Amino acid sequence: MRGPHNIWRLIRTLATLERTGAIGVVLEAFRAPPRLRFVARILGWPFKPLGLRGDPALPPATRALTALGPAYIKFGQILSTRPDVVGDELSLQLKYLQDKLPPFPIEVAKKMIQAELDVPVDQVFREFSEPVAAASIAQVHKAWLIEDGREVAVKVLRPGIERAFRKDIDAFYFAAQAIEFISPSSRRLRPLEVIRHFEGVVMGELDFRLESSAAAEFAANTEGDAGFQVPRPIWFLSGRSVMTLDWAEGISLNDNDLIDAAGHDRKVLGARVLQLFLNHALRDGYFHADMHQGNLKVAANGNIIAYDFGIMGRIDEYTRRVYAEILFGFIRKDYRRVAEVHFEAGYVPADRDIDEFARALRAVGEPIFGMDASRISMARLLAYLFEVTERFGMETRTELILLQRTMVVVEGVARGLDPHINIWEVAKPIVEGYITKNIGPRALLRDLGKTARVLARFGPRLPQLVEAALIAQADTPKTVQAKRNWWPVWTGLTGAAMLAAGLWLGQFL
Ligand SMILES: Nc1ncnc2c1ncn2[C@@H]1O[C@H](COP(=O)(O)OP(=O)(O)OP(=O)(O)O)[C@@H](O)[C@H]1O
Repeated sequence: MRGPHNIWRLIRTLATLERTGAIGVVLEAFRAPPRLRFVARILGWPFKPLGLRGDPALPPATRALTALGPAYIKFGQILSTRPDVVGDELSLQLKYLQDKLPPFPIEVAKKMIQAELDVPVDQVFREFSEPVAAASIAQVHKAWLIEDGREVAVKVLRPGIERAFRKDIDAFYFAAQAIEFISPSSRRLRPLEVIRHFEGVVMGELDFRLESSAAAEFAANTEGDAGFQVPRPIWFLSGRSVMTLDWAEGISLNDNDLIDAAGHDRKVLGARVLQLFLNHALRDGYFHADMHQGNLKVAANGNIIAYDFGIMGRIDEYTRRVYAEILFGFIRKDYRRVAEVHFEAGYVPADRDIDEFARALRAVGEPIFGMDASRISMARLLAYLFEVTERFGMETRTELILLQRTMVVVEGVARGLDPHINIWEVAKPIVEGYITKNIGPRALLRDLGKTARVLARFGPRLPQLVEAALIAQADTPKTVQAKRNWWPVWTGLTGAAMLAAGLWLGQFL
């Protein structure tokens, strides 16, 4: 990891930041300590007279990262979703990050495909187009299968990208270590951890098998969603560096004029984008976490199509239920209940004052609900909520931050389509529908039914299990034994009671 090449890379980066005018924004965003600012400016300064680099139309941070190359662009994209780390100003500048890069030649793409699939391109594809899109990691071609004439999209990884990323990531680690060395107080920014997070996300994106399986899982989950479509991967033509999907054509969701001209109702589309996202997050616990306009299109039949499954979010069932109750509490402005749910779930330590917490939650909810209906934002509500819960001792959870960040983006897409959308009204039926299905008497019955089925599997073995537990404890020292005496008896009795209750209740399901 160490070595002169990394020192040189670090200096080159600082020089580019200096020449693009981004250095100030970056140091400010990370609230860099004075010593670090000093060293960074000294190292980059000699390059300043070389003049401005990059496209002057772009904001400085965007300009800098675009000039530095793919790994930096990706790093910027990921950081743009973490204003909790980089602050709002830099996060906003990074949003403009364009990753449209020059395509690589079609012949290179064909060679990569042959190497990956072990079959010449002409033997599987009847036609193979010039690239239709080129981004930082891959480019996409349109093709037709010889087998059945089907139209497909073939996504091919940029050649050598893995090695290039590896080198840049090594340099990032080096920089993170250097930062910690120069200024120990910068450890609170956890630079090494940020790089590790980045490495995990990016290395995952460089393996298309992961993206293919994400696409397949997402497509299966959303099969019944009206007005939504996910291109399915074609496994026998996909691998680590190549991904083949059903072709899905549409108008990009950022082109309102074209959408209008095609006769689509933008109000309907806006509401649908939001409801789809909420359903994926709540119902499936698996959501597209990069739902910006560039990754969404509307098909001729009005279906919304999603692309690019490199970043997906997952939320377990328990957390989903807790958050549905929290949102529901907010909907009814029952702040005391919202506070209780946090305590019941063990999210907020039990020694905190529940009334004070409820008052803090009221201060989160009231200003938001007091707004003009068309300005209410669930994303903002969640952001404020996380601030308060953190103050009350709840640990930050990355999957919830990802959810909140995606919600910001999804609300932006929905508002872009329908500037007057009432986010809360559109979201309400989805949250309420989930609550009725998953919390309350019917859900309790279903859960008990499930428990009973699990326990029933142990039914015939229950006597042996109890006996084994009793024998095992014969070897245990006396003091521990006293404590454990109740355990097998309790397990057996509870198990039997739940089994009976579950079986009885199960008949009503
Ligand atoms: N199945 C498909 N059918 C038709 N077009 C597709 C398909 N998949 C991708 N494309 C086109 O290629 C573009 C880029 O695809 P995708 O977003 O998956 O690539 P990417 O390299 O991850 O890009 P980025 O990182 O910029 O989002 C899409 O916006 C879309 O226009």
